[in-house]
Amino acid sequence: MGTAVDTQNMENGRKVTVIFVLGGPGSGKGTQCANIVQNFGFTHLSAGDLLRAEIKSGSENGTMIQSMIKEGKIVPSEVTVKLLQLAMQESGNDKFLIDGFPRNEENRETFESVTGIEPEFVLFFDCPEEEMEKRLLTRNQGREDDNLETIKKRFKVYMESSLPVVAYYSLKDKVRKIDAAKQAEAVFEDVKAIFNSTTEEWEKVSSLRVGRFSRETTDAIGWHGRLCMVNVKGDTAKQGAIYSAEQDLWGDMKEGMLSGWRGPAAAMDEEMIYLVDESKGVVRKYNEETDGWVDVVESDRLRGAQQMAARGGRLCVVCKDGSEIVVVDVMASPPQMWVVEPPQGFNVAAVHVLPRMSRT
Ligand SMILES: Nc1ncnc2c1ncn2[C@@H]1O[C@H](COP(=O)(O)OP(=O)(O)OP(=O)(O)O)[C@@H](O)[C@H]1O
Ligand SMILES: Nc1ccn([C@H]2C[C@H](O)[C@@H](COP(=O)(O)O)O2)c(=O)n1
Repeated sequence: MGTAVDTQNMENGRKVTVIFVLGGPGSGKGTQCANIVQNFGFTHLSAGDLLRAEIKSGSENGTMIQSMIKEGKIVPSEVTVKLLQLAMQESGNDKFLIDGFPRNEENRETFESVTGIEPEFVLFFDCPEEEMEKRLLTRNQGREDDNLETIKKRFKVYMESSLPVVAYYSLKDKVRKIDAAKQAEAVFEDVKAIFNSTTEEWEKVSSLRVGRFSRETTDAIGWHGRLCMVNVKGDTAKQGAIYSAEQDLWGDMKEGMLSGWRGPAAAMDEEMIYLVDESKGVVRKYNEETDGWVDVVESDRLRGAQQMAARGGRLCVVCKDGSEIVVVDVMASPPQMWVVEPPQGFNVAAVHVLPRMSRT
């Protein structure tokens, strides 16, 4: 049997992240891309800059590109896509901001079919035309297309051809819209919020010492900013370790906590660990001061408990091979218990309690 390989978003054997940056001419795409590069390590590829460089290089397409830009028209997609692809290959980076592209549906389809790359999201700078016009007329970078006649044509092409691309990605829930009429610094604050929330990555923490665990982990529970892990539940000898997120350090689990860990466990709001002693059917809670487990309630129904979740003062315990969930209200005095059965013909595979589960 072959191994499945994810070939999507691969460029030259590398997995790449692409963000399209769209918005009207003068909406501030280039200005904000420079900020993103500084702060988030992306490589900025401006389709317009690549086309202008192609004109300067004296390539055979140069004259055609120049006259199209002067007319505010969109250069044929295969030319632009080839330039973008080359720039990505030459870059050592794997994260790209592609600015001013795709400008129309043909750009989008050609890029997708040639590269096989889907954007992570589309950063869309929304700005009124009068503001964009004012900015372009005062840009002063000697661009041939920054004159009123060409600007009007570029606006028309933007409305007719580029906005449908934004609509396409909007349907795929990929558009992150920015109010680009604000001051550049305020716009970047909004841009940062988007990048901070969407580019979070898994970070490697210090590794569990080799040999600390001889068997697979069976429970891992978040408790007071720590992660408590054990590898066997019942009465057999087991191993336990505690990871402190603050110190990025692993330590041994206290003797009492480990020896009493005799069944599925869960932490209530990360504050209090409860477990069910699966052989006796007893719910217990952990007392850190005495390093011991305190009985809460006992029931035959809880014997053989397999897994549990805790929230809102209640424990949901999967029992009888998944054919019932025993709910224990540990805040009630004395604790209350009732059974929830899955629909006929179904068994419980996993249990989670949603935040909306309230006590009222
Ligand atoms: N938020 C802003 N407020 C005022 N001026 C801005 C703002 N952002 C950028 N500018 C200025 O507006 C002009 C156009 O900005 P920029 O070149 O970044 O736009 P663009 O969207 O990349 O344009 P184009 O698509 O034509 O390349 C520049 O002179 C820039 O300094
Ligand atoms: N995908 C693209 C991007 C740009 N062009 C041409 C036509 C634009 O008016 C011009 C300037 O682009 P900008 O620097 O404003 O992004 O470049 C194109 O044909 N296709």
